[in-house]
Amino acid sequence: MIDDFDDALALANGPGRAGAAAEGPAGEAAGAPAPGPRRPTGRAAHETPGWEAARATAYRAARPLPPRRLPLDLALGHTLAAPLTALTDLPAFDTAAMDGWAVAGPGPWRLTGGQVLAGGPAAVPLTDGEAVPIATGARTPEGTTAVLRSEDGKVAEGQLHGPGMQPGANVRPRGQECRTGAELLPARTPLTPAALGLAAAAGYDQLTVRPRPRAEVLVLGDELLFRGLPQEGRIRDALGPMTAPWLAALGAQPLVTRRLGDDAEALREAIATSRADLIVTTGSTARGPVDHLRAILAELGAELLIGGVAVRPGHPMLLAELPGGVPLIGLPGNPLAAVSALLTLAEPLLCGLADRPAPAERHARLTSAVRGHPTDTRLVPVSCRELGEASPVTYAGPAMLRGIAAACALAVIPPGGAEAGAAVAVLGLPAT
Ligand SMILES: Nc1nc2c(c(=O)[nH]1)N[C@H]1C(S)=C(S)[C@@H](COP(=O)(O)OP(=O)(O)OC[C@H]3O[C@@H](n4cnc5c(N)ncnc54)[C@H](O)[C@@H]3O)O[C@H]1N2
Ligand code: MOO
Repeated sequence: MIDDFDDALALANGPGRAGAAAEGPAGEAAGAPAPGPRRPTGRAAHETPGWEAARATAYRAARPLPPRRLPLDLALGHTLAAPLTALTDLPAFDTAAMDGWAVAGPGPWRLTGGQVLAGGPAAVPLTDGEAVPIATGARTPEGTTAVLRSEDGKVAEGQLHGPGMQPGANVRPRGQECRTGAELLPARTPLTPAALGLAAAAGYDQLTVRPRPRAEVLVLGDELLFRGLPQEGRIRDALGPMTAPWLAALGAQPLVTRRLGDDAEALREAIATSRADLIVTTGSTARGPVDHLRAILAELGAELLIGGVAVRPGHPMLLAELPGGVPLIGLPGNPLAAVSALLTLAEPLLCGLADRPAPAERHARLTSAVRGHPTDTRLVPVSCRELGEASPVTYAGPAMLRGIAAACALAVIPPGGAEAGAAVAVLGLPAT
């Protein structure tokens, strides 16, 4: 069942082995000539899209979810459906940028008495030669020419002394950041904490957003245990705990993770009755005796948009559209293959559903050569000890998570491989 080529390569690339891949992999695969022909997949080669084409198809396949209004405190992680335009000038009034004194004209200045506080009532106007204590953020009184910082001034006998200042020093003029109606963020921007703060500052109580796509995860496989140690041929479910958080990091709102075993009827029912915007299954993508997924999708009238991708690991991954238009992504059961499918299909699809731009490409330089698959793209877990550098990690076989759990990215290795020093695309992994 296991792909010998992927497993051999996974053990060949690792720290301290710079150049080894160029010389040929160690151990079992050492000296192996170029790997043999691809394992038959039951479909003609031209039906399996390349990695980039699959990502583009997944992005295009998504129909953006309808916009809705949300209060600001519920809008985190959703996507702006319309440009964020300022509802006010910012600052909305001339403001002291420092604690000190608002002064009018050149010094020394006569203190008028009282003080001006942020949020307080409008202060009495100043005339030349006058000053009043002022707090950062307070409206400057009419006639103010500058604000003298508290550490730069001295008061003696009711007079304030300090250095000469440029007009406008330490004053934030009204509209410095924006005028009413200015576009602060374009539509399709993800609502980060900073974006929410900006929206509040600019006067918003609600925002029109494309909602985070709601995702349901269906974990398949009778061999899975959900607690304790592997035993009697059964293993722990590694994909249940990983998939929903990963989808969340990619912009989804996970609804539920359901464990369905290899029960075909339960799978059919779960898919047919799901209320999610995206269904993600784990396992059952291949053609094993209890791999029911493809047959059930066909029975339900789903359109298979991607039946497999020329990528290692993860080539049996799939993308289908259910009759109601809801997409379903099938992650292969081998755990690193599932990660490959999350980044190959789920990332662009989620961008499409939220109407975000397609994921931006980042690049890094390989610290060592990486062998390629003859015809398929490889996704290789890499650590990033230096900014912009990518070093393949060990324990990166399709069934392993040890390498990816210590990695910072997946490097995209084109068919045929990449030399040490080559710039390759990298896909970031969630930090938490
Ligand atoms: N004749 C062929 N056999 C296989 C091929 C192939 O092309 N021809 N492809 C192999 C590749 S590559 C992969 S990847 C797997 C994909 O298998 P499935 O998606 O059908 O998944 P399963 O058969 O259910 O499981 C495969 C493997 O993964 C383990 N697994 C499954 N779910 C989990 C989980 N939640 N947590 C941890 N591990 C899981 C499962 O026990 C198997 O070891 O097919 C190959 N076979
Ligand atoms: O090797 Mo499979 O490619 O684990 O998806």
